[in-house]
Amino acid sequence: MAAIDYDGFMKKLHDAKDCHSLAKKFVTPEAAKKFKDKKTKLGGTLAHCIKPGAQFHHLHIGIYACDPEAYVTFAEVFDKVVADYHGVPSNQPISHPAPNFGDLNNLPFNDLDPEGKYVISTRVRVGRSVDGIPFPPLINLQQVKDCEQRLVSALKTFQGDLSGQYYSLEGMDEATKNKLIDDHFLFGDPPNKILVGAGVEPDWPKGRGIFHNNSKTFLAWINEEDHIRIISMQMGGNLAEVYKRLVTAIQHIEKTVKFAHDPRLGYLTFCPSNLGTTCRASVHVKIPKVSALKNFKGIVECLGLQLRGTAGEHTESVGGVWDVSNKRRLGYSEIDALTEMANGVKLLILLEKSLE
Ligand SMILES: Nc1ncnc2c1ncn2[C@@H]1O[C@H](COP(=O)(O)OP(=O)(O)OP(=O)(O)O)[C@@H](O)[C@H]1O
Repeated sequence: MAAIDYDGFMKKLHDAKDCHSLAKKFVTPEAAKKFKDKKTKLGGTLAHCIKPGAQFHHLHIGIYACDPEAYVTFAEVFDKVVADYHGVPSNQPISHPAPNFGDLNNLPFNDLDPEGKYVISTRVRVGRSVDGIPFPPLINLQQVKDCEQRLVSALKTFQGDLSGQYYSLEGMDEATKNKLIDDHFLFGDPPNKILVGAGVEPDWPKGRGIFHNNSKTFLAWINEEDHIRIISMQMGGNLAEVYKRLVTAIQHIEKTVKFAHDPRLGYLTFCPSNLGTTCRASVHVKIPKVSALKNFKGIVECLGLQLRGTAGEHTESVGGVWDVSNKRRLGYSEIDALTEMANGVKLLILLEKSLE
């Protein structure tokens, strides 16, 4: 592992006048001094965690776990970041329930748009980290490849509808790659700024890739931001079908791969925003009338939902189509997060109808 300039990265963060990140707020000069000699078992320091945030000042969080253990070793800092981001009241401890995917034969939601008029597509994803393997700031090429091999072996054991093939990003032709990205199936290449800041560039795209079934309704991203993103998606609004497929896939993979999990924080991920269920359930929904309302963003927030543009985070909405998803991931079970999202999306559609 390359040595890190601990004081240099801390100085960059502390000197950044244009930076308002949670890293800047909570990795104070005192905290930097206190943790200077502290390391995780895999050799991670607090400087590894703030590396992306020290370089890209616009980031809201700006601090990422260098490995799963960082959440414990640097708990004094991470707990403040997690509580702030996930809205845990200061008089309450951070807590997360045991995984609960609900009764798949009796889900409290079904098709969010039976008329097929509003919801273009539905997607649910979770992130998982292979226990004992570090995250982007620390992971080396051998670990990237080991991770890929273990995950792809598990993915190749799927039968029936979920069975598919793994496509390595290395050597994928540009046309195939761009089509997969444009069709919303594949992560961005080159890697995003956070990953670049964390230092993944020299090895990228080695050990990265995508697994998908024939119909591209079940996908897995390997070694992008998280070791694995497990994704279920399809056209239309049948959230129940998408969710059942996802849960079946997670439970199958978990039979052979142990994922990093913490009783207080749930599933452990590179970015603190994904802790807990790690679940983002979204629809691409066409709501031009509601989204033209002055208080649209307030309505969405009140429903516990999050908005993104049509091509993902940090993009714009096109033609009144929005990516609407659950906002909460920590402190709620999977089934509760999905139910909140389903109810919120149904209300937005009702509102759109009332304005037509
Ligand atoms: N409901 C949906 N239907 C079709 N495509 C979707 C849907 N939701 C998200 N996508 C697509 O998935 C891709 C990834 O989106 P995005 O990066 O915003 O979210 P994510 O995978 O949840 O990860 P992260 O939150 O880490 O950014 C994008 O191409 C986006 O348009």
